[in-house]
Amino acid sequence: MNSPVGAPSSTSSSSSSYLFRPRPCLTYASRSCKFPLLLPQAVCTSQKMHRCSGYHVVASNHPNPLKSIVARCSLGWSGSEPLVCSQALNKNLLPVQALVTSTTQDVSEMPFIGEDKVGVLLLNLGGPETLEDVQPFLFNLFADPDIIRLPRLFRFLQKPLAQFVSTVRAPKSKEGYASIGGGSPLRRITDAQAEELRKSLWEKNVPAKVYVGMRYWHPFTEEAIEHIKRDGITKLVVLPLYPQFSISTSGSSLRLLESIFREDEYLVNMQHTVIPSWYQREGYIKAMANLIEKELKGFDRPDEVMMFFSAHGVPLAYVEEAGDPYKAEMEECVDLIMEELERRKITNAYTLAYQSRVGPVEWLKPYTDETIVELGKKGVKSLLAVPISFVSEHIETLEEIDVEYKELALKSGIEKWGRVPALGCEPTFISDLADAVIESLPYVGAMAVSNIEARQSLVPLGSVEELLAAYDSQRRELPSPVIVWEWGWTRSAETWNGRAAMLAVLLLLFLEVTTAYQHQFYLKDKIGDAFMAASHPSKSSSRLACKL
Ligand SMILES: C=CC1=C(C)c2cc3[nH]c(cc4nc(cc5[nH]c(cc1n2)c(C)c5CCC(=O)O)C(CCC(=O)O)=C4C)c(C)c3C=C
Ligand SMILES: [Fe+2]
Repeated sequence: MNSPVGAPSSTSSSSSSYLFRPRPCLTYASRSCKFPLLLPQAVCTSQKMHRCSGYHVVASNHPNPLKSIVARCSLGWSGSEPLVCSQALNKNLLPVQALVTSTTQDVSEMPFIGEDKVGVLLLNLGGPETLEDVQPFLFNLFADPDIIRLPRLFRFLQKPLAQFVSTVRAPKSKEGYASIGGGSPLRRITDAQAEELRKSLWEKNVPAKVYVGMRYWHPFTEEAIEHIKRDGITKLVVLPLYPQFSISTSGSSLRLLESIFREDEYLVNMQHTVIPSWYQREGYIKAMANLIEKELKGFDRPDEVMMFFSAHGVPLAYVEEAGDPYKAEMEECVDLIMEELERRKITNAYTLAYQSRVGPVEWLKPYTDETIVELGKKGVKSLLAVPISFVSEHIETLEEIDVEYKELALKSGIEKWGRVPALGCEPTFISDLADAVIESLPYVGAMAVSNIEARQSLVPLGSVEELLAAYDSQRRELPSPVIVWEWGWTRSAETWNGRAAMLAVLLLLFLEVTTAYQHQFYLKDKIGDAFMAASHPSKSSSRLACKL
């Protein structure tokens, strides 16, 4: 496997928790579990476990706090199904002596049950911590075949292309990161979320260690995996920190994880499950509605405020040609939040648009900047921006929304501007993530995707391999890059011999650089661009869509 640029040779700590406490009443599928029928029927599901609440053993006062014993099954579920898995449950019940309530955070001192150690791996994008990190961070991002998708024939050009595009883009990106304090806050926030998640799991009697694995910067996913191995984790819940699934985000991280798992004997045998998206969870929806409700109250006339959901975009071809569920999930997510708000008698007008496009291809529409201008023209006076695709503050909330779009809105006639903060460590949200992890535990090691009960679950589950296999089975190749990059070549390029392909891509590089410099010199002010695009729709919008 290729290491990303900037990856350390030795590992640094990427875990946020050093706490291990066995989980009462939890049973798992065995490593040899090959068929879904072992789950959840034979395994104690969350609902069934709730019924264990009669089993509440407390045996404390041991001089060694680590030997204090508390076994309880009141894990916070509200299911009403009877406990039907007594055989499996009894077989797998934790020995009472093994259950510990000490709050010490030193994992080395914490006993655990048999070989079972539970870990949660949070996957995220990562961001440059200093301005020097920006170009290598961008290189890692553009070297990702799920970000710049080249047909197989052109794959050998992925890295040279990444080098080129990252170098061209770095000055503009650096400006952005400089304006938000010289680096991305993503690592700090994700670490804090991991720590809060760990605490929440602890409070729900589920001791697990929580790790952070970033896709493009420290702590890299590879580093997190090293920690997971070193800690001897045997059961792993993989939780991408993106509410909605996209090929370019969760998909990319899972693909990397799959390749790491495939190459490592320890990991191949480690049981795991994945929660690929969780935007539909009640706790998340409620947490978002809480934030929106609170922010609306800051306006003089809350009911006149237009709610503006702004999601990070993806190239249109991802959705239309590669089958990315991102757009559908995003729309459903907004609907669910609006339904929740309606239940609270908040019935404001709202709209959804897509921001942060990169490169000269068409991205999901409507574009945020153009929509803001249009709303201004239509006489909208108050706008509340709701970032919807990401749960941390980052460059695109702190700079793009708070500075660029706000300025654009005020220029466009909007008088009152507000922005909903990212969820960060909001307690309802963190508690819901913890519940998602807990609900997924019975599926660890199971082939849950093909399991009816799992499919109906609010937590979609499955192993990395299964998820990717399911996705790949429906996946269609994107058109050749000449079409992706819209320069009018034909698909038959794919049948050319290597030399001709090389020539075509070199030509693309040339055009790319020409376009990039054109934009640097003539289209520097993105606000002005968007304003122009809206006021002169006859001008090419694809040119204005280009951030490079
Ligand atoms: C759901 C969220 C995101 C999607 C979808 C996504 C797709 C996507 N992004 C790029 C290119 C860039 N993204 C950059 C930063 C960035 N992207 C996201 C989230 C999603 N990206 C976040 C949270 C961040 C910020 C991280 C931080 O440092 O705070 C950047 C770098 C910043 C910049 O130069 O603008 C690029 C470039 C593509 C091409 C893409 C889909 C194909
Ligand atoms: Fe991005």
